[in-house]
Amino acid sequence: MSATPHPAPVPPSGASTGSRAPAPEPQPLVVRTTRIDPLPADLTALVDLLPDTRPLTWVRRGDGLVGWGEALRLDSFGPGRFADAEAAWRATLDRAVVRDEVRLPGTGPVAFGTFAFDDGAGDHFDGARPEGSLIVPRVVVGRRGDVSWMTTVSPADQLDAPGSEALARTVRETVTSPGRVRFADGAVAARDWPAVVAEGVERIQAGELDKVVLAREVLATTERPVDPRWVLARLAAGYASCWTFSVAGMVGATPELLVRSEKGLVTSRVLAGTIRREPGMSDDDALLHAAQLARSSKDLEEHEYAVRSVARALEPFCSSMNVPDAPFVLHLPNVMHLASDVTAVLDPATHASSLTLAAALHPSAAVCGTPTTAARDLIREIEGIDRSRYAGPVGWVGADGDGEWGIALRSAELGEDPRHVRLFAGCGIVAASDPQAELAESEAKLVPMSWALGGLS
Ligand SMILES: C=C(O[C@@H]1C=C(C(=O)O)C=C[C@H]1O)C(=O)O
Repeated sequence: MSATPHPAPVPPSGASTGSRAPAPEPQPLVVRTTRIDPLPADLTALVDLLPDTRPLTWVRRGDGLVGWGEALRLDSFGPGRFADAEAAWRATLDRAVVRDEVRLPGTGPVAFGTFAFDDGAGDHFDGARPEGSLIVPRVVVGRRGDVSWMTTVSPADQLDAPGSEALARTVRETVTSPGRVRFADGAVAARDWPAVVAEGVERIQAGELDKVVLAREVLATTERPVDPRWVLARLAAGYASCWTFSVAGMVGATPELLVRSEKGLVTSRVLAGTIRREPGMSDDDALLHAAQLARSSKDLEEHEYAVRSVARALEPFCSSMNVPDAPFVLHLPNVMHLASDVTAVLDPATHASSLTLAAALHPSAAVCGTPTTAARDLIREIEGIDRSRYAGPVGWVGADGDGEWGIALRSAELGEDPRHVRLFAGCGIVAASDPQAELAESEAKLVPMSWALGGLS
């Protein structure tokens, strides 16, 4: 399955970055943001606005951003994918003409982005598929509490001025359900996956590394083409405390925030250590399970590696940092996680954007392992699937560099054939991991996406 870019509708909009294709000079973008009538405090109010089947989305608890159309797309390749994307974004902004009447995070020029897990140096690199994409939509609608806004972007200001009337005039294609869904094994069958995990455990016990995160894929085939808006509405309503995202065919609802950078304050929500939540489990039982998770030395060890990797990566960019002494338990409908919110003050002298921070943080021990290089090598050697953009950064960046980047977990990649979807789930493996228990954990992590497709009731 590939992440082939869709052609942008307005020339010359398809700028490519990276060494293999020098970026053509982009046309100046004309960007206007205006307040609109407040959107209702409804979990799906934003995603319900999306007019077509190529939605851009970053939504949590009814707040966030949705976008459509493609004013500009910046694809990047290989190990330089973050730096090249950032340089192209800055060059675009240098030439942009901006009128922002709202001035909140997410107003003015915004690019949605999705980046591959691997830097392309391994065997999976196919040389054609971009490992990074930043997309500047033609229209963005945002909501932050009582304030809602609309931004229009055009190389030549051919669009209507933004505003509630312009939004009301947007023609929306009907959202259709994917119909019946069939699930099948991916490159590694479910019954063979415990052996992969067992190999990981063995290598850890042999002292090669401390932790590795191993993932598997499941292939879904649907009766009708998947309309990502169908999936997004279900995820936004069913997993309200997660960040529901959609960028260039990568969709999901992640509970893990790689980094938010807003007005000098940096936040990262680190997750590692998981326990399944059985369907129908009572609140009392859930609390018992939570207490068990909070005491599990295996999960605490896994968590500690992840928190340390985040703190270490943020340190060079921050003047102060708060790392909680102990994690809290994050309750989700399908699983509970050990979670830590790391907060820090950005050192202004570094001029680091949210994308720079995401690049520095990726891959954290929560999705790769410890030490990073040994874990990444082992993933390449034994995992047997192409992660593509699963477990990579997904989110948005604004004109001042502030933005939010999640880790693309509880996610799926929509195929070029819109009836084919790849679902992903992975588990942190340490010396004490039990392969069959990890298989059950991976099944629980697949629930949000299979449910959103309609494959589970
Ligand atoms: C790798 C995934 O999740 C990660 C692994 C976790 C774990 O092993 O406990 C928990 C949260 C995430 O950091 C995934 O959902 O695919």
